[in-house]
Amino acid sequence: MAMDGQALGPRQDTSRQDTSPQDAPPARRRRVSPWGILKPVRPRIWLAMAISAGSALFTLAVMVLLMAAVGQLAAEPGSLPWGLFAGVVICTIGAYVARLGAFNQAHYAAFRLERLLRNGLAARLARVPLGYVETQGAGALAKVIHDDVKALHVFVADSTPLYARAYVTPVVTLAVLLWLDWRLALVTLAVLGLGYGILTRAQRRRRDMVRAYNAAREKVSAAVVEYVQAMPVVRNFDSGQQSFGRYQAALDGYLKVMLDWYRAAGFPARFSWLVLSPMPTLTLVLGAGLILTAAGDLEMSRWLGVLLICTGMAEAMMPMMMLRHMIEKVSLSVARIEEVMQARELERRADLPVAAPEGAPALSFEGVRFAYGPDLAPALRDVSFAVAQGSVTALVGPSGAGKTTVARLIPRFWDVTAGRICLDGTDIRALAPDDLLEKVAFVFQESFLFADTIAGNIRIGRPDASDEQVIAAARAAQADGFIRALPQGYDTPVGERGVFLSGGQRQRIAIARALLQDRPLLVLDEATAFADPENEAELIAALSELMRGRTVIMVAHRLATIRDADQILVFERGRIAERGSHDALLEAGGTYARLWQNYEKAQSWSLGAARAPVTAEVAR
Ligand SMILES: Nc1ncnc2c1ncn2[C@@H]1O[C@H](COP(=O)(O)OP(=O)(O)OP(=O)(O)O)[C@@H](O)[C@H]1O
Repeated sequence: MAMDGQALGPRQDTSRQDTSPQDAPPARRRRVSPWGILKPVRPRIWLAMAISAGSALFTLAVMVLLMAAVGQLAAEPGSLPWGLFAGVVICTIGAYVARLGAFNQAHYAAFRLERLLRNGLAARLARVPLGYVETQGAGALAKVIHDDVKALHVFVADSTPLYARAYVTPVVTLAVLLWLDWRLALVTLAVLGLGYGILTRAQRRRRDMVRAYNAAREKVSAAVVEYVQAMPVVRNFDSGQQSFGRYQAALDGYLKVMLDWYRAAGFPARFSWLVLSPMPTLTLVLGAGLILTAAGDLEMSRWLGVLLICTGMAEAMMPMMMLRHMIEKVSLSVARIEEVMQARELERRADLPVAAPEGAPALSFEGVRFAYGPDLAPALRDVSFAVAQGSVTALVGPSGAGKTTVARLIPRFWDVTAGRICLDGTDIRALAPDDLLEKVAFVFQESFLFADTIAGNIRIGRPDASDEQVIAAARAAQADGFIRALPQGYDTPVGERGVFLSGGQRQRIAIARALLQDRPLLVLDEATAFADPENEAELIAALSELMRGRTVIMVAHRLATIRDADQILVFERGRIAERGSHDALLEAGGTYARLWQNYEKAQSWSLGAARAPVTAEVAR
């Protein structure tokens, strides 16, 4: 994971809040009503709804005016009802314009909401502990910012005008029907009731089904992503068998959920659609109207009026069903967005003293214990050490011993479970996050470069740096040579995440960036891990330049890079097993001496030397 101090973002309010790595995603997301999150754009949504309701009223008015016009024509065939016709035209235009207006307002609200949410999420991510971002995964967070916000956009833009129509149309239609003829209104209502009853029955297990459907769909997405992302590994190692098997199993699960759903709800749902379609209502109203007109109990024009609008109620049910489905869908997105919005921010602990004792070490770990989760074994236990100003401390030890954890606790990826970490004698939790980052520069295994120019990427460390300062930093980082050889020199774009540069080159840009930041404490975590042999010497020279005069904590696998460290801390299973200088530790003949021997052996390996025993082994 690559990091820059700036990514932690703006200054915080000061109030006590611990950060802990237990902010993992909940196993099952609660369903959240989307209305709360729409608050900032609610007035516009109300407006869109009101205009949409107006459009529904205009549409009904058209029907009523038509009915009146036909009635007048039947009563006085010689005179055309121009006024009513004009009313029909005006109301038709009104309905159209209102519909367009509602659509526009809903879209304005949707765009505004999208921007607000994306900004809000980005700002929140800039303030949460980096460990939260790491736990959630960059992909999942990007999906929230992109897909879930988009889902809300679609909901606001398309559904909110529908809402008004879905409620206003049936109520007003029923009122008009009752006014026209209560008996035919009851016939219409009976058909509607029947259709609704069947539909409700069909949707009885809907909630469980939707849940199963969403879970199955998420499994398929995860399997697809794994299958595609792991393609190089898949091709090399399992010719697709295992990962394709997982993908296939996810697809089978999805198919089963769909078939179960279809079997359980398919027929009643289709039958209810049939009942709610215009034909049954029209047939019954036609029949009943015929009987009533024949008995001289119903005016022709009223009958016509009922025929014109009776299907409107059933039609209005359709958007309601659609809306229910949309709300269910969008509520999952809202839950995910709210989860990120409510992620705890990295805060300053106001209850801890800021006053530093005289002569305190540059950095100290005091009885630090840390676990990644309440149920997980501690990754660090009782770790205490002090780092003097201007000295170099190296962290070594077997894989999983806790070295990276130590490096990441310093910028507060997580907060300690017990004990404390101090910078110049002050608990790091007492410092404002920005002040903490002012003091520490980090160079991690792989450095993140933005899709900017090389100069832009170096300047991220200090935006006001002059061109001369940028060049001086690049020169010290042994990067000036390769940068000048690029077609546009310092103005060369580095591509998305710096893809146009090699790992070692990216790392030297990151070192130039850290040089420009000029912070007193430097944390290096496997900073040479991705250097190719050609780059390694230059990278080490760049690091030496960066380390000059600074207090350094470095995690290193290549023991040669730490030989001259003032202090070497050897970690084993989360504890410091040994400490001392290179020579003293070698003499002690413990873990470090063993690691060093292994390291030297590894250095003297060559493929030629290795091939003989391997071949012999295989031949046996
Ligand atoms: N994000 C995490 N969530 C849960 N456990 C973790 C996490 N990161 C590390 N661990 C665990 O914490 C322990 C210490 O890991 P750490 O990465 O600090 O070791 P390390 O000495 O740096 O190893 P390596 O040399 O392989 O990088 C390990 O047991 C590891 O499995």
